[in-house]
Amino acid sequence: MKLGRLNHVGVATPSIERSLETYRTLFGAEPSSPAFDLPAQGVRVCFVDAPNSQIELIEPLGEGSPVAKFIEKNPQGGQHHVCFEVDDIAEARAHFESLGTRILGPTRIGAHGTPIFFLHPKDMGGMLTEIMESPKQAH
Ligand SMILES: CC[C@@H](C(=O)O)C(=O)SCCNC(=O)CCNC(=O)[C@H](O)C(C)(C)COP(=O)(O)OP(=O)(O)OC[C@H]1O[C@@H](n2cnc3c(N)ncnc32)[C@H](O)[C@@H]1OP(=O)(O)O
Ligand SMILES: [Co+2]
Repeated sequence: MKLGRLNHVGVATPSIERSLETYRTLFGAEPSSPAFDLPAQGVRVCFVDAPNSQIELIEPLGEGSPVAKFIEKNPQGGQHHVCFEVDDIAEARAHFESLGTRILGPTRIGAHGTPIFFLHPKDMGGMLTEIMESPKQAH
């Protein structure tokens, strides 16, 4: 399994609107498209494009959001996860399983419409890590 490009850095925020205001004021940056809800993931999402990657702003959505506890502990928000692309999600999952790396939940469809899963931060040096099938592989 080969490590692919850094697709995005996930940034948890109590308010996407307030975070966008910060990117606008400090960098003159606009979101690549309007914010949208992903109820199945328990988050509201908005992307800001950088030349080589994206910032994924995520706000808690609904009961039991996976971001809720993070925001409780970090009321201003902060860096939440990094996301690396892989060519083949099933191969990547089998690879991490064979190494005993803890995988958080099932493989599901992420914000880019391709399959994703998460590796436990305790097995990644304290960094919650999303593994995402590269959009060019999806059919
Ligand atoms: C937009 C859709 C999608 C995409 O396509 O890009 C996304 O990115 S969705 C992003 C949100 N979804 C997820 O995060 C799913 C995976 N996350 C989880 O399963 C859980 O949030 C978690 C990582 C297992 C944390 O569990 P939780 O119950 O929320 O918190 P705890 O406080 O019990 O955490 C246990 C332990 O882990 C540390 N931790 C928690 N979050 C992070 C983090 N983001 N980065 C690093 N470490 C983290 C936490 O500090 C605890 O450590 P100890 O206190 O030492 O036990
Ligand atoms: Co993400």
